[in-house]
Amino acid sequence: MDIEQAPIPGVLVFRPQPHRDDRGFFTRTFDADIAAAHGLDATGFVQDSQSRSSRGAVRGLHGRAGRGESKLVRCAHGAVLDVLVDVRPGSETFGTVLTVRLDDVDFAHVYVPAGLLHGFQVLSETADVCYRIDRPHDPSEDLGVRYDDPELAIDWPLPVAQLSERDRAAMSFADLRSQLGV
Ligand SMILES: Cc1cn([C@H]2C[C@H](O)[C@@H](COP(=O)(O)OP(=O)(O)O[C@H]3O[C@@H](C)C(=O)[C@@H](O)[C@H]3O)O2)c(=O)[nH]c1=O
Repeated sequence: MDIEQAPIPGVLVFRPQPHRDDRGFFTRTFDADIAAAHGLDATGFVQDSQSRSSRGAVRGLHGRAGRGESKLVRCAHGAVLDVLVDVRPGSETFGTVLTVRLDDVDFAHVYVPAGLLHGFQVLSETADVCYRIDRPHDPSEDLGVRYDDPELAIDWPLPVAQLSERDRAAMSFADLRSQLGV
């Protein structure tokens, strides 16, 4: 498994080597020793979740108030453009947007440290996105920023087909910045 440090400090991209044969493939989706070698505490992940969405759907941009949460994200079926935004006050890359393609061919997965916004758009007919988080979900700590915020200007590759009520009602990046005092 190759590991890349992404341009946002703390973000890691894991690139496994899937084994393919006549039956299909085998790929490792997590390795505690490799995670530990890169400073990640594998025992810290307490919930595994999976969502399915259709082509063009956007989920995000989601963050978490309080201590935040870190997550390990992968696309088990289909393909998505995964999007991260650094909103850690004081970070040298504050406001930086990072995109990573996650799909069921290369099986790259991305470690998203606490303090970032996360979202994705589905590029295939449907896509299953799986993620592990290091704190139990608590909806009272949900926070969201509009996927089409003009300041972030994220270049979503497809017309946005579906959006949850929560995501439609999300705040602007300017509002988040003023909440953070940045
Ligand atoms: C995220 C989550 C949702 N839910 C419930 C709440 C709601 O009824 C339903 C759907 O929730 P949402 O609309 O918030 O789901 P979704 O838009 O898929 O939210 C996810 O988006 C991606 C981008 C992330 O980064 C995740 O951390 C998470 O925020 O599932 C849980 O029970 N546990 C969870 O961990």
